[in-house]
Amino acid sequence: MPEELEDFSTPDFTIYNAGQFPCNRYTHYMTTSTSIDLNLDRKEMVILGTQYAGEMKKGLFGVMHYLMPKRNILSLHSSNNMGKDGDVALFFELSGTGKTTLSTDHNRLLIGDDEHCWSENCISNIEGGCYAKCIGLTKEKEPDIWNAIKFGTDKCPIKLDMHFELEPFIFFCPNVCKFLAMLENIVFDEHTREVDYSNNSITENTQASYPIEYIPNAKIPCVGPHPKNVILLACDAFGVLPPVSKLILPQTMYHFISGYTALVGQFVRLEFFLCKK
Ligand SMILES: Nc1ncnc2c1ncn2[C@@H]1O[C@H](COP(=O)(O)OP(=O)(O)O)[C@@H](O)[C@H]1O
Ligand SMILES: C=C(OP(=O)(O)O)C(=O)O
Repeated sequence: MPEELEDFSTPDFTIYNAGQFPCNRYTHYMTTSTSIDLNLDRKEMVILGTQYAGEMKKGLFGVMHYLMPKRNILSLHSSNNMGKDGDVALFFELSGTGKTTLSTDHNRLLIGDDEHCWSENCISNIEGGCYAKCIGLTKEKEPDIWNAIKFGTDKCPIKLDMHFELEPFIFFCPNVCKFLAMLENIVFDEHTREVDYSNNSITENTQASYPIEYIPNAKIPCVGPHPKNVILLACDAFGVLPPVSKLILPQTMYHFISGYTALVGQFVRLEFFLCKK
């Protein structure tokens, strides 16, 4: 946002995202037209041949997996929320297992939905926003996520003066320069701009991004004490694990490595594979 840029001195890291513009397949070792290149010395990342917004956040998460262990900090693909008594619950596992959905709980404070650092002192969120899967999203089932996807709200005084200069699916109001929310791969009515969250004709992996402050009970700043409960979200699509189990450490490690998990990740990998073919 422009007002944030005013005090923005040297960036810690710079991402050059060229969207659809492909990488050069004739480059040595390049096997596809998509590449994510990282230079840790120059602190730069170059994204070519993909419009998936997740590349930026996951790219920087990869950087954190390199930097944080050097400082004795664990970077974890996890969500975290906190109860009224300060008890933190950490949910971890692969994509589509419910980290965002289950941590966004009206009765608990949201610390973050996807990427955290766990240090000797605390849990802290790496990001400033959330990234929710929105296939089948309804107001009844997931009201906080639904309400966080804003399309001109009372925070934005010029409801009727929306422009869609970037992409039709970026809900951005240039008059107030307020980032509202961004939807990827969703199907919507071009006239009413009403989104059909049940439509998976583009992909099962539809996503919504929104600032964490749009969740009413977000914990700002996004930090908390050591987790009291650690929950492995198997989301086992193979029907091997019971719905809820209390595991001791070796069992947790065994089931984590066994990888009975959600199908969404498999869809993502399959689509990726088919696109490349
Ligand atoms: N019981 C459940 N718990 C969590 N998510 C569920 C459940 N049933 C269906 N879902 C759906 O699974 C998806 C989980 O996505 P999300 O929470 O964004 O996962 P992650 O953050 O781990 O990638 C959402 O579309 C959610 O609506
Ligand atoms: C961003 C993704 O998943 P998650 O929400 O688990 O990070 C993804 O599937 O690309």
